[in-house]
This record gives sequence, structure tokens and C-alpha cells, in this order.
Amino acid sequence: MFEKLALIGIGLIGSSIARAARQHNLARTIAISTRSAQTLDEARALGLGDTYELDPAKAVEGADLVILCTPVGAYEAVTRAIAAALMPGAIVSDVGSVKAHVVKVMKPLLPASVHFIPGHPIAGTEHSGPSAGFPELFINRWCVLTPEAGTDPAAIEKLAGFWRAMGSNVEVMDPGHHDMVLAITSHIPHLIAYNIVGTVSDLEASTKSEVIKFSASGFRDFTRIAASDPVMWRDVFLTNRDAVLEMLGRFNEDLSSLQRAVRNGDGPALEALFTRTRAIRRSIINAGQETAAADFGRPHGTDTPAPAPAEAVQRDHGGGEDA
Ligand SMILES: NC(=O)C1=CN([C@@H]2O[C@H](COP(=O)(O)OP(=O)(O)OC[C@H]3O[C@@H](n4cnc5c(N)ncnc54)[C@H](O)[C@@H]3O)[C@@H](O)[C@H]2O)C=CC1
Ligand SMILES: O=C(O)C(=O)Cc1ccc(O)cc1
Repeated sequence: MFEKLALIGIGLIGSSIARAARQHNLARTIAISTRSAQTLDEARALGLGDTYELDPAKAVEGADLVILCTPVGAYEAVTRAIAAALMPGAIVSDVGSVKAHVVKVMKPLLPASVHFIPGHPIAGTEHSGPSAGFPELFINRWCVLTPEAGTDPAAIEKLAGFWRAMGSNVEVMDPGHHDMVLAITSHIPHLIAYNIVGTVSDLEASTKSEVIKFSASGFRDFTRIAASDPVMWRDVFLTNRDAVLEMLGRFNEDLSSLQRAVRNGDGPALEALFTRTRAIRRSIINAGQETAAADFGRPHGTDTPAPAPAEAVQRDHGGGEDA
């Protein structure tokens, strides 16, 4: 499909792409670049690519597909470093969890001769680093592409085909809309998890040890999310500020209503909300988009595929693994 794939950043997502692209024969050669020599050595030891470069400009030389897989805060520096070395006609993409900021930062730095098609696979885990990736990560997950109007449709279709070959469903979206949707479905859930685990961490020592000792599945599930990479998530909240604040405003209003219902002992209001939310959970499961129980119980660094949706549904009914 591609002659040379260059991956800049080789953590959970970059290494999962490397593994899946290799498995499905999607690139003749895979060039890997990352900032630290230690991570590059790890990637080499895992056999993730064909060439390994500390200099990202060397990695992108002759590449017809370049994908940035670093935390979003590194994009500007990486784009400055590779811009002059990009091959005319190359597709330049990324996997960042925010999109409007990525367009704002990268677009002015890129030569007009490349096809710039930002992307976001909505698939991941709380683990990071080259050993955390696995080739099945993208199977049955969405990958959102956010090209500007006027982008070559053939280039968009080629990149969409790359993601489909790794098992993803592809949707094209406006970057601002992407950021609003992901703010409520992904970014705020992470913020809530960081907050609740932070609250426990600030409790006095004796209470804290009891919380840890008796932690029920609800709190345990939050700790999984709150174990996600601090740098990556710092960058998400720095770069999707407006959408996160907008959705957080609505969230706070709803939390106040819930607080009032608890204070007033308003059973019908509580039950009505919990019934509506249970229905949402079931519609997610039925749509085959269940991720929590399916993906996140897997041990760090193994290549065990995520269970098929049918298995996940069974677990959901019987196991009580979900928050
Ligand atoms: N972790 C997740 O579940 C998901 C993450 N994403 C996005 O994917 C991107 C990467 O995330 P992960 O793979 O989870 O992170 P990670 O922490 O596992 O890997 C990041 C990689 O980038 C490298 N790196 C950092 N700064 C760099 C720089 N200046 N130049 C070159 N390399 C640099 C690191 O050495 C590492 O190899 C982020 O933008 C994130 O928003 C998207 C979907 C899911
Ligand atoms: O680990 C989790 O619960 C996730 O939600 C994974 C994830 C993290 C960031 C993304 O941009 C997309 C998916």
C-alpha cells in the first residue's frame, strides 16, 4: 500500500501501528524515529521497524506516509524538524487525541506539496511505551480523519484504506466537532478519573489505606483511567481547553441537579436518571463499541487480542467489571 511508512514517536499507538502495518503488509519499509535513544533501542529490540533514527527528518526522507505519534505538545517541534525533508506527494497524518489545535499548529509549517490529513484512532489503553502496543488495537474501533475541505480525495481514501486494513472503521469529521465530541466522551471522563483518584490521594493516611483495601470495582476502574500517561493527558487538556470547559460547564450543572436529588431524597429523579444511563450503556454494547472490560483487563505488553464483542457482552452481563 505504501513504500515507506515513517512513524515519529513509538509508544502505545506508534508501536501498535508498526505491528499492524507489518502484520497486514501495508508498507514496504517502516522507519521509526523517537526523541530518546533508549526508546529507540527498545523499539529496535522489539523489531518494530526497518530503520531507526533519532533525527525525524532522516526518518521521513522518501516516506509516502508519515504519522506523528508523539504527545500533541511535541507536534510543533516535530513538524518544524521534518517539514523541509518531506517528499512531495507524501501523506502527513497523526494520531493525536485533539484535532483543531493540531491543524492550527501543523498546517502553516507544512509544505503545500504534501497531503495533510489529521487522524485520531479512538482506541487505546492506559499503558504507554513501545512494549505496550499490540497489532489488534484498532480492530472494530473508529478512526476519525479531519482533512480540510479541498484535500485530495484520493489521498483521503488511501489513508482511510490504511486504517481499514488495520481493522478500523473510518469517519471523516470537522476538527472542531471532533474536539467537542471527544471532550465529553473521552477527555472529561479522564478528568473525572484524575479528580476522584486525586481526592482519595488527598485523604488522610488511615482513610486512604481503607479506600485502597476495600476499593470496589467503581473506584478501581477510575484508577485504571487515572493511570494513563501524564504527559499525553496534560497536552490534551492544554490543547482542547475550550471544548473541555464547555462540556465541563454542562457536566457541573447536571452534577448540581444530582446533588439536589440526593439532598432532597428524590428517589424518582435518581431512578429516572440511572434508567436512562443504563440504556446508554446497553446501546454502546449492542453497537460493539464496548472497550472498558474488553481491552483494559489485558496484561501490559502482551499481544493478546481484545475479546470479540460477543464475549464482551457476556462479560458485561455476568462479570460486573464495569463502573
Ligand atoms: N494512549 C492512548 O490510549 C491514545 C493516545 N492517542 C494519541 O496518540 C499519541 C501518542 O500517545 P501514546 O502512544 O499513548 O504515547 P506514548 O507515551 O506511549 O508514546 C509517545 C512516544 O512519543 C515519543 N516522543 C515524545 N516526545 C517526542 C518528541 N519531541 N520527538 C519524538 N518523539 C517523541 C516518546 O518517546 C514515545 O515514543 C498522543 O498524541 C495521544 O493523544 C490516541 C489514541 C489513544
Ligand atoms: O484507556 C481508555 O479508557 C481510553 O479512553 C483510551 C483512549 C485514550 C485517548 C484517546 O484519544 C482515545 C482512546
